Amino acid sequence: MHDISEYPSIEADVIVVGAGFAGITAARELKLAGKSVALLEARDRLGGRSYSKPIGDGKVAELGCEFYGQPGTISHRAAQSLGIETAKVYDTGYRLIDDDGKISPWKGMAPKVSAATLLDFGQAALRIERMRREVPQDAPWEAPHAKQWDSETMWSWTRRNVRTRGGRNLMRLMIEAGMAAAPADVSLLHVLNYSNGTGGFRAMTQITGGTLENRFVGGSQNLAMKMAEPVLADTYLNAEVRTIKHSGDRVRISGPGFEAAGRFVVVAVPVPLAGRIEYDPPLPEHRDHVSQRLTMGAAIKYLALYDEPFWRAEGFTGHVISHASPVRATVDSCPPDGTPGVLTGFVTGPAARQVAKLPVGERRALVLRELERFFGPKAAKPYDLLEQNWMAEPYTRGCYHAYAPPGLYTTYGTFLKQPVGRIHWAGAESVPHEYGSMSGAIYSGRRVATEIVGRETGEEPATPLRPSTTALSVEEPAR
Ligand SMILES: Cc1cc2nc3c(=O)[nH]c(=O)nc-3n(C[C@H](O)[C@H](O)[C@H](O)COP(=O)(O)OP(=O)(O)OC[C@H]3O[C@@H](n4cnc5c(N)ncnc54)[C@H](O)[C@@H]3O)c2cc1C
Repeated sequence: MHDISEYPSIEADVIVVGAGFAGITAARELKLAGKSVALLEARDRLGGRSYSKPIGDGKVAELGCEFYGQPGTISHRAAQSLGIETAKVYDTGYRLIDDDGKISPWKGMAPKVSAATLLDFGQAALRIERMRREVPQDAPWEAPHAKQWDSETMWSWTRRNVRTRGGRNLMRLMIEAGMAAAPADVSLLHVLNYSNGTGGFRAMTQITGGTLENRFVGGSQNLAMKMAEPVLADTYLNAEVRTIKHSGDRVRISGPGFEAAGRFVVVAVPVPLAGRIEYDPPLPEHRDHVSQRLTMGAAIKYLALYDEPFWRAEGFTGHVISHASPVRATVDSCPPDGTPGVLTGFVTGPAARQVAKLPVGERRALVLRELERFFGPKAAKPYDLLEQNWMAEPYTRGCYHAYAPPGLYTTYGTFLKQPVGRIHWAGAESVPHEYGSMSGAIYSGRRVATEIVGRETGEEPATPLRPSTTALSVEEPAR
């Protein structure tokens, strides 16, 4: 890896902007396909939204992405092919639900809420499961009822289809904790498509059988770093791209103190940030509107570190869900050997926007008060409390991913990935497939490499490069 300050002028077949999972995969696949690449990263580290912090003894705590659901998902297969071990998230004992301040333990499939709430929510969740099955993952805008479902928000649908206050609260919680967005902001079609990528609507916030079931030993950033090994010599850090000139058969990219030129550029940054780069000539209006309308979610991730996971000894999984607390969910994020105790707290959606306005001391005190309310006095005294506010990160500006408001998918969906001249788009937000996840980002990197190789050879293959052309075993996902 190089610091861009020592390389004012770079030349390569393909310039890749952004070294998260998408950019790393694109650069790696292109290089393995025989292209010269330059991977330009604004930060002084690789991984983007995967960010693991050392906590001693070779262990890490995850400040960014952390979990994958079922074995066989794209990120899991990538890890397997690189020899990275995985571990189950601790899920033994009682979970907790905080219902308007009343904290109740629960086990099994259904949280402890009133029978009326459970029935109401259960019926609505079932309808969503049925609807999502009609949504094709690679082209949600082609669903039979796409226009109808993209014409309203998740909240307007909820108000019509969920009658009890408790049921509506659970629906709100699903979107706020699962997608870091307010249900009133998100298109129903987007929720259906997103839940296809997570293996189901209810899976969005579940550990066993859900998206929170597994983790990568050593952290997700380690996976990104290992994936980047073939392109480390082609990687430039502290390289914030500000302008992209694209005309004829060349692209010229520049940022503070450097220029890079090539035949193609891959923009692999979150879509709203891609819209802040200056393009010459300007992007067509449809592409510009995609970046104007996709909005980053809101989340602050807290990691409370304790000598031991005391909640386990007391019979709790460490998993809490709450529609009322600013801490919408907690999960046991201890390293595989169980020490130190690490409790992750997610402050998400509208709550994150409010909490972010508080001075840092007040934010921390608030989170500790909530952890104490869930788990008792021991929870109020971690030996460290790490905070990662992704909204404040200039090269991310929110998380977990960007969400689509009503109308975006059916008006502009196809433009999420459609190249503009020699500019190709990658990133977790550029694919509806496993949208917004590590897997989606990796998938997009492979897709974009295939596009470019196809253009160079005169073929335009419809499917990503076969795994046999690469060292990274990531097969095309099932449709
Ligand atoms: C708190 C949190 C929890 C999450 N949990 C999960 C999870 O459990 N499971 C899961 O699958 N996903 C999760 N996600 C989502 C997942 O992290 C992302 O979908 C995925 O990592 C995105 O990869 P990417 O390469 O598309 O984008 P990014 O990781 O955002 O990479 C983009 C890169 O571009 C760089 N960049 C930005 N602007 C410029 C510029 N102008 N010039 C040069 N470089 C630039 C950035 O620094 C960054 O490195 C989570 C995300 C967060 C933040």
